[in-house]
Amino acid sequence: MSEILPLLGSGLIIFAAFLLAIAMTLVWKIIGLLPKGRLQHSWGVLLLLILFFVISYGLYAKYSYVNISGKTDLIVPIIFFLGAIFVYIVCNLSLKTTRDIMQIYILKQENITDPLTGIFNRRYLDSYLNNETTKAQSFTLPLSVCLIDIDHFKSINDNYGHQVGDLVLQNIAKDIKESLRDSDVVTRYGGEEFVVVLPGTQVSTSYKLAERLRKNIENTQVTIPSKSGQEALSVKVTISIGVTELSIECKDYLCLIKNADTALYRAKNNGRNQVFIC
Ligand SMILES: Nc1nc2c(ncn2[C@@H]2O[C@H](COP(=O)(O)OP(=O)(O)OP(=O)(O)O)[C@@H](O)[C@H]2O)c(=O)[nH]1
Repeated sequence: MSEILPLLGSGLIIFAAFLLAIAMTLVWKIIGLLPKGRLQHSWGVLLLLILFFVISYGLYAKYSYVNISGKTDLIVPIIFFLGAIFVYIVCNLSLKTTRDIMQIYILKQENITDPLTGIFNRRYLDSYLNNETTKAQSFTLPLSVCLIDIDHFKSINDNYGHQVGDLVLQNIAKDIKESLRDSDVVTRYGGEEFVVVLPGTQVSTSYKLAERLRKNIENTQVTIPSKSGQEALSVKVTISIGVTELSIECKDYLCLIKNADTALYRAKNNGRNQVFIC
């Protein structure tokens, strides 16, 4: 019996170290699932701590072997073993929870993203603009909105096909996004229309931004990559923009969109490739 006890004690600790090593692989998977940032670093610290325990368990198993002579000497190895089981269970549950949360996050993102352009969709715009109008009114902050429409988009589809039309939409969405601040929100309103929400921005500033964007688009051609044997295609595109802002007369989402639409209608009626304010 006295010969088995040291074996049993060391065996328990080695098995516990093995469980901790498995827990480390689970933590590694969690780190891989998480977005870059503080949370990922915190799990990295935990990973190092578990590594420290694995090494300590190994050393303890080696040096305690000769010191286990009675049953009571097994208490510490048993505690080490239960500790490792606890760490393993917590890491396993954390991995499952992280997977579930990431799945929900992906579904939520899909729900508010336009699949063609990768920018926010109308569903997101509805709730975002509602919240922003309430916030702007509570704190008496300016808020403006730009409604952007690609000119004669139907003829692009008709002349080059829908696939080229789709590529033009993707390029324009990218150009709009890149020309604005991170705090401005770009959404696809529908078809070839985009809505940009500019929190904390007066209509005069938004007009200048819209004018700069219009000129950029006017001066750059959308290049459609060549198919085998064909030349790359360059498509010239212009946009019309209606700009409006929150005011005492216009204090909600519906009114902002209505006014932006009126301004856009005037820009279209006036010959397109223009920015109008309403
Ligand atoms: N390729 C492509 N076309 C789309 C998409 N959504 C809407 N369209 C097309 O966009 C076109 C919009 O045409 P119109 O509303 O007549 O507007 P327009 O030709 O741009 O004319 P103006 O706005 O008056 O300058 C239609 O031909 C739609 O089929 C899309 O996701 N992909």
